[in-house]
Amino acid sequence: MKDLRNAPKVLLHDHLDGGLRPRTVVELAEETGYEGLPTADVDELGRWFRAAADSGSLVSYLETFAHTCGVMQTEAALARVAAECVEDLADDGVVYAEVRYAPELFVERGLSLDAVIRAVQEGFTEGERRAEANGKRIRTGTLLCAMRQHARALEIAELAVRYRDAGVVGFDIAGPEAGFPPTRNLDAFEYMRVNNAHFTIHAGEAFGLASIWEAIQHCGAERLGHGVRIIDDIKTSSDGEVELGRLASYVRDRRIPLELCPSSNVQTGAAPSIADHPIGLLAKLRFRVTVNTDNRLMSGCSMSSEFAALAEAFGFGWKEVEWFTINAMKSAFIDFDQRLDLINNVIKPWYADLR
Ligand SMILES: O=c1[nH]cnc2c1ncn2[C@H]1C[C@H](O)[C@@H](CO)O1
Ligand SMILES: [Zn+2]
Repeated sequence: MKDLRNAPKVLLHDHLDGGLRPRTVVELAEETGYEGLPTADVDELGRWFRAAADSGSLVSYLETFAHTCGVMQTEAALARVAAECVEDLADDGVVYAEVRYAPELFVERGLSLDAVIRAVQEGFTEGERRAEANGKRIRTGTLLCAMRQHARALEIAELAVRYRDAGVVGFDIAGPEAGFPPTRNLDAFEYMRVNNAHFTIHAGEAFGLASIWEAIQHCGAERLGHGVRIIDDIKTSSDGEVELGRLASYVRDRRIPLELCPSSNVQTGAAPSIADHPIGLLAKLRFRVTVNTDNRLMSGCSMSSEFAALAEAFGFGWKEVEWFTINAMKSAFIDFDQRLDLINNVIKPWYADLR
């Protein structure tokens, strides 16, 4: 699978504040006067993020975001990070990406939420333009996150709807899972639903089935951010027979997309290793599985590197890469005709040419 970087890929779960280039973190710290970085050496900083995030706990993993958010408190910084994000994804062969971030984390120096959103959108547009100049076509959609530990979800959901014609395609809640069940934000999810707007929920990562069940049955999540712990509702007996519990069946029957992020799951302790990641079984059972990066800086990964690692662990080939890619495109929050266009005119022809 030498050509993985050129293969068209679709990414649904990638955090803007988890994907900065280490060099950009150092340069923005210098420019904006952020003094908290553990080191100003670019290579060392890249290693520091990966090691610090490799903690086995979601809460410690999340602590590393203080530094990325710390250097993203101006409009220029936000626009730069957003443009580079799109450039890097396009360079890795991503043709459609939904990139998420929490606007409320970027108001420490007085920016309004609206200014944050406008600066990021400007950056995404600039990134698409640079990619095109470089011969790469990529489309980006934005997901606005609310942080579970704050109480601003309704306000953020309102912004997601207000900016729906300016590039925002959906809403999410992120942050620590244990102690912050998704039902705390029911008003925000209801607001999204009555406005016919889309949302996903981080669930089933640091916490188990109860969180997934609430996200789907009480909140109405269309997709699950991670959702990897759905494996706890699947029993494999010693003779290899597999039995799905009612929640796992529901998730599979309703084709609820799982935004799986293998490297991130290993770092936060949600999976023991890539080789033992539930993605192998979930794919075999034909759940609507998608492959994602989560945080490219903290995991030192890309879509290509995630696919390469999965190919090695599970023997996946081009057939599976195409299947994951079409699964993701089907599950995107853009209009049906646009999803179909990318599937039929970009993704399928490329993989068909391989055969
Ligand atoms: O894997 C994750 N689970 C929960 N929250 C996360 C994860 N990765 C990043 N975040 C948080 C940290 C970021 O500051 C926030 C918005 O992108 O989302
Ligand atoms: Zn995430």
